[in-house]
Amino acid sequence: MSSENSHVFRLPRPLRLETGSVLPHVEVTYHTYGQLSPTRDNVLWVCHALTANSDVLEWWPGLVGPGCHFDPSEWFIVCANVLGSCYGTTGPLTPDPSSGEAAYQQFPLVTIRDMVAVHEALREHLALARIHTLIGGSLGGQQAVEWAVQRPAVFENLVLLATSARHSAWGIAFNEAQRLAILADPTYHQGTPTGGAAGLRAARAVALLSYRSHHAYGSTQTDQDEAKITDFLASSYQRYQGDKLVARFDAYSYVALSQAMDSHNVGRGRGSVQAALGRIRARTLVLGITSDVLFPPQEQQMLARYIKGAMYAEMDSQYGHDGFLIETAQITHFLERFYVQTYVH
Ligand SMILES: CC(=O)SCCNC(=O)CCNC(=O)[C@H](O)C(C)(C)COP(=O)(O)OP(=O)(O)OC[C@H]1O[C@@H](n2cnc3c(N)ncnc32)[C@H](O)[C@@H]1OP(=O)(O)O
Ligand SMILES: N[C@@H](CCO)C(=O)O
Repeated sequence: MSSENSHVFRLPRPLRLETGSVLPHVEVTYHTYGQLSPTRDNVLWVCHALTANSDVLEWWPGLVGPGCHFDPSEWFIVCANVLGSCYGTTGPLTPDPSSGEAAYQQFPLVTIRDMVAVHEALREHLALARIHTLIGGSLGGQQAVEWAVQRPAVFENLVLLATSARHSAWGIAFNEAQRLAILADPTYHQGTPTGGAAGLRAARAVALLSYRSHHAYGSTQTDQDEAKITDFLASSYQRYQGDKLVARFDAYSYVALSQAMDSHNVGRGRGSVQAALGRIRARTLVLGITSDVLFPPQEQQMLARYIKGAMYAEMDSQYGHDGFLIETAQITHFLERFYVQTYVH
């Protein structure tokens, strides 16, 4: 992560979570890029997905950065690491200032609404009365849609990619399978910084099945040597992806964030999903991905149906769900169409 654009914000008061539990001290690590215009109307707020961080120039190249659609020479870009994660914002591995101990598996249940409460505190701290564009994919889209429901007057434009109004039974089942892998690792229960690493490795391998597609595996991981009866490319790919995540993430944050994802339901306490989405006032672009089996196009179409005046488009991709991180040329194309429709007509 680049430290040059990195900042830390301490919430001025304890954070009461949706469950009623209280986190007495919350710190948020966030990145900003570019300058706020004199009229303060050039703010892009990015909500990141499951294992990303606040350095959006690092993980969304091609969309955010010099020469990209969201160029810091034009936009004031904000991205905050989410509550429960392990990239500088308070999470399961953060030592409690009074005891010096981390909570590990005892970290309280955090919901998408709690993540949004932290974003909202940061927005107030930065005195950003209006956000020009709020964008997020996957877990990031869940935060974005929840925030747009909560604060309709704040957001001028909303861009949702490969996400949902309520986490699906299928998505929860995938997450539960991953948590079972982590909980089956005895080291997870010991509560150490590297606890649950073997479980996390298996969990990432399971998750990859929902992030890619049959076609993507077929085109990149099919062995050419037809005599092979073991040691397949697809197997080593799964192991490699597990190792890669273990090198940069921890099992406790992974469990916390996957539980937050499961909690996502904009309709909770608001009558219905439809009624909640009906509150959104932002001009909205919803982008689905043809091969996304985790957040399939039907879920994107449902968002667009119930958000007033929303534009819907589908990206043709072989990358599956992770296409929202990879298909930046298509995202740029649809963003250009969206902004032209929004501001010219
Ligand atoms: C730019 C960054 O990576 S920021 C890091 C922080 N990550 C995030 O913020 C989360 C968002 N990012 C992601 O989820 C991912 O980075 C994605 C979806 C954008 C791209 O995923 P990737 O793993 O890079 O792509 P892909 O699935 O094609 O796998 C390629 C990797 O697998 C390796 N690989 C491919 N086939 C095999 C195989 N059969 N056996 C072993 N390794 C293999 C490649 O060598 C490559 O390794 P590398 O990542 O060390 O270069
Ligand atoms: N590949 C994404 C998760 C899919 O939303 C990540 O690791 O953050």
